[in-house]
Amino acid sequence: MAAFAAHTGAATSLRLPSSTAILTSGGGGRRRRRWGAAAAASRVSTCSAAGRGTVVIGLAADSGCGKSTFMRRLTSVLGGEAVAPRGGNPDSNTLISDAATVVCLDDYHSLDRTGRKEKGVTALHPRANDFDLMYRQVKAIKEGRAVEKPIYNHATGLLDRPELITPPKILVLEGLHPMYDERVRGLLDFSIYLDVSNEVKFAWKIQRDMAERGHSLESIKASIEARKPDFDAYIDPQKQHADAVIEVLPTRLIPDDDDDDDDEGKVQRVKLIMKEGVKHFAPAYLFDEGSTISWIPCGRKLSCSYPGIKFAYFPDTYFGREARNT
Ligand SMILES: Nc1ncnc2c1ncn2[C@@H]1O[C@H](COP(=O)(O)OP(=O)(O)O)[C@@H](O)[C@H]1O
Ligand SMILES: O=C(COP(=O)(O)O)[C@H](O)[C@H](O)COP(=O)(O)O
Repeated sequence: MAAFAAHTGAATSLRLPSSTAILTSGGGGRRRRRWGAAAAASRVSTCSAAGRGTVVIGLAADSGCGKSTFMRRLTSVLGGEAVAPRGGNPDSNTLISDAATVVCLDDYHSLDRTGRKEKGVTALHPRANDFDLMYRQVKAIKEGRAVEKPIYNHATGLLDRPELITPPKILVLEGLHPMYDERVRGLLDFSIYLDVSNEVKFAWKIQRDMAERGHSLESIKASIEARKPDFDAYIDPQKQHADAVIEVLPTRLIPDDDDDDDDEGKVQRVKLIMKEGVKHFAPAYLFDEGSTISWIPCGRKLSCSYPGIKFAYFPDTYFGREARNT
């Protein structure tokens, strides 16, 4: 899993204009499909599906946190360009590469946009999602059987005709709830949670939803507010189940009372937290496995009064389990 550390830059604090790439260098819409695969491929250390059936990876996060962007990068690292199913629905959310198929769990919405509006529930609420079907289909794929998976069309807000998904070497489930349902969670071989600060995720979501999904600024802001309670209740708690968590949260290096420089509000703490003892996935480390390492550059070389960047790697606990922080 060294690939994950490489993509986060392993920095624990960095200046972050809202448009800056942080988790991967390939921000962009669901349909952008070219990334620096060659550079990243050499960093992959583990993840072989050979002869083992389908390996299932779950990636959970709120809308706008960069799930699809991150997963597109990951599939290119795993090998081959990721493309939409050939000859299929142009609004399909699925991406297929040589080794992996990425399924977007929005396809398991049981209520379309109008249905959610009528029932007064958000897409984050379990009532708006069909976990029985999700479980049955992921299980079938793991057992080597193809499935007819529904498609949630983000352009129209409707549920389109299903598409065929055949068992790949690696199945990636990216979405709001890969770890919510205990049965689906039990099918995951590895799980990742993207824990991104409100400031960053809302900036990313607003520009994406206006440019690609045709939503107005007002409707996005209203939806962000409406979703907050369901995010706290159903999405955020999934991080306790994740094998790896990538945090992009406000820095702790700058005192709360300092607001002289607007820019400093954009300094973020980027952490890769990996649980110990996960089968087949060895945690990444900085320089020297097991050692606690930190590095702060010389103050005279910095243009502000705070550490411009601080790197650290140390053992820690996360929701009561041993973990390593980078
Ligand atoms: N690592 C990143 N760096 C810069 N921008 C990003 C990054 N990840 C995502 N974005 C921006 O955020 C938007 C939403 O990302 P996306 O991957 O579609 O999120 P999600 O799938 O979680 O809803 C993208 O359109 C892109 O503009
Ligand atoms: O929360 C999400 C997840 O999508 P993503 O994580 O890709 O943003 C979307 O709001 C719903 O799927 C509804 O979609 P829409 O709002 O387009 O009807």
